[in-house]
Amino acid sequence: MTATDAHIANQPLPDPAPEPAAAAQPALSIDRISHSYGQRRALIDVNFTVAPASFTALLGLNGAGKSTLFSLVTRLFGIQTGKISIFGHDISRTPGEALRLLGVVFQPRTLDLDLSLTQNLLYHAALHGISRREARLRSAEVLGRIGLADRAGSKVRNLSGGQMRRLEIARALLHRPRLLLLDEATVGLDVKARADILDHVRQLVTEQGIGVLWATHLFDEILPSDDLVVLHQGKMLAHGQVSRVIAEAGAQDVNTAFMRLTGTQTLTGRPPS
Ligand SMILES: Nc1ncnc2c1ncn2[C@@H]1O[C@H](COP(=O)(O)OP(=O)(O)OP(=O)(O)O)[C@@H](O)[C@H]1O
Repeated sequence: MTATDAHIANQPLPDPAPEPAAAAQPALSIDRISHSYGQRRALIDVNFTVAPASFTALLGLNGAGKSTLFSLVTRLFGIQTGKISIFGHDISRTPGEALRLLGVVFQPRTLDLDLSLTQNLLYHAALHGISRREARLRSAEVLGRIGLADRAGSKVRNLSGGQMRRLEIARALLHRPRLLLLDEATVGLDVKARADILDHVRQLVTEQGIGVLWATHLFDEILPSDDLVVLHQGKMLAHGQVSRVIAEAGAQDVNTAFMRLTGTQTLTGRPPS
């Protein structure tokens, strides 16, 4: 555990308790979703859930359909076929209630580099209708939690890649969502920063009960106890606890299971065992 992680772990928890009815629902329900760009089918009958307080890895190579799925959950694209719910709230019928419970970290950086850390957070808080006073309190709190309190007034441009990602995650949590989507959140980071970000997100699951959907193409980011969705060419090929998916594929590790399920070479280029 790094000093920053210890700092994070020692912070008081926020107040993210969902309504009782919502607590019994899956954090995210993807119900028979299909999506096409013209003739190109990007998602074909995809069906899975993410439980509250769970870490679900969405594993797929480039073009698998991960970003398309995220664009549907965040309502960037309209749903063509199927239904998506967040804690039981249908995102098409009751988008306000659904999106209130959702935080998102997109693959491209979306921070304003020339604003300070606090300014970036206050801007996001204003978009969510959080009062200025409350936003200042929450910004100070989250900056403390990610170990960047002393950088509050610095320009974001001066942060490292890993620090920027931590800030983006903190920003995504500012309105206290119960479900967090992260799209290839560790791309471009060094090994240490990648591990720190993963540790941080896993702590959000275990300590705050947040449901996480973590899109990745990196096998080494996945633990046997995680839930796993394998997406390939728009189709969901497996869903379940990683250890079960591995066993059902008759494999010894995620890498080999993925290769057997998809019939592809893995990104590592290692031959099948
Ligand atoms: N705006 C678009 N117009 C046409 N086709 C698209 C569009 N966006 C994605 N696609 C296609 O849809 C399929 C799924 O793409 P998507 O970006 O969702 O996959 P991905 O798993 O996120 O891949 P990556 O990791 O490379 O972003 C691909 O065949 C892609 O070429």
